[in-house]
Amino acid sequence: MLTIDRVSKHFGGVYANRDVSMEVPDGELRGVIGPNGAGKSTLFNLVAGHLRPDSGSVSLDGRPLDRMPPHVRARHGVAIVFQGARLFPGMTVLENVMVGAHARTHGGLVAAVVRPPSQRRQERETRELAERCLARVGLEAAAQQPAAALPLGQQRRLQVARALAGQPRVLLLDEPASGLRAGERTDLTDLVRELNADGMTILLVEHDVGMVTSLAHRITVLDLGEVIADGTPAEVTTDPRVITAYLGAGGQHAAQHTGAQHVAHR
Ligand SMILES: Nc1ncnc2c1ncn2[C@@H]1O[C@H](COP(=O)(O)OP(=O)(O)OP(=O)(O)O)[C@@H](O)[C@H]1O
Repeated sequence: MLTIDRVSKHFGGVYANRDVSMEVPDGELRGVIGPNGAGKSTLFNLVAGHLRPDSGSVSLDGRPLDRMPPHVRARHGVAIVFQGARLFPGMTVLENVMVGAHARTHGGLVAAVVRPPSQRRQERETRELAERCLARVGLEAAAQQPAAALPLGQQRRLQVARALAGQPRVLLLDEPASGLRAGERTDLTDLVRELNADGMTILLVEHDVGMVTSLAHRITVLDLGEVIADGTPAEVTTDPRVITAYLGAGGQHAAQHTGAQHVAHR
């Protein structure tokens, strides 16, 4: 169980998160939606440890994560795929995933690249793990290609494979479908559904509300840093506060951008 307990974070005078609480049981796929600037990325960064909250606490199975830096949280099973995450373009697809595996087993990049002879066995295990992760996202045939050569949809799958190489229990996906074409989006949606069906707990931030409602067991809705709704997709997409929050976020144009039309017309 991932527990987020009354977490607050402000930047200057702006509360990016204010008393945000959430309980995500093992195996759940939780959607997190909200208009632009609602605080979704901030929340993910607080959970993954890239930001420290002003107050409140994040714990996994009752163990507080608050004092742990991101790489220690990763070892405890929390992985994040950042919005707009970058790959190492000069490395192959497989090497990119091996970096993800080393992030868990070693100091990270240096060990992954230098490969001291004493670590040969571990190197082989890491390679095998990376190959399994690539196969899991359907990229095994591309293992030796330069990462930069992949189309965007496959780059996103590679980012997921890199996160899987850390063998997480909880996977945070921040707008994984942004910029993808319809077919790529469908493939990614299927992948996220399969990972969850295999038992992975997933938190998904996505502007494509249709994608979130089709995948999530429950959805938490943020607006101006606060939780304004929490429930099943059917509950939150018919919640008047949610519809108002989307339509109020800069009018019709913003509503279209955020997918609020989808919310409003359900
Ligand atoms: N590092 C920062 N410094 C200052 N303000 C920030 C910082 N990060 C976020 N904010 C502010 O905090 C609020 C929440 O931002 P956040 O990026 O978490 O929202 P979001 O819901 O992820 O938005 P989007 O959907 O546009 O990605 C916004 O008002 C934003 O401008």
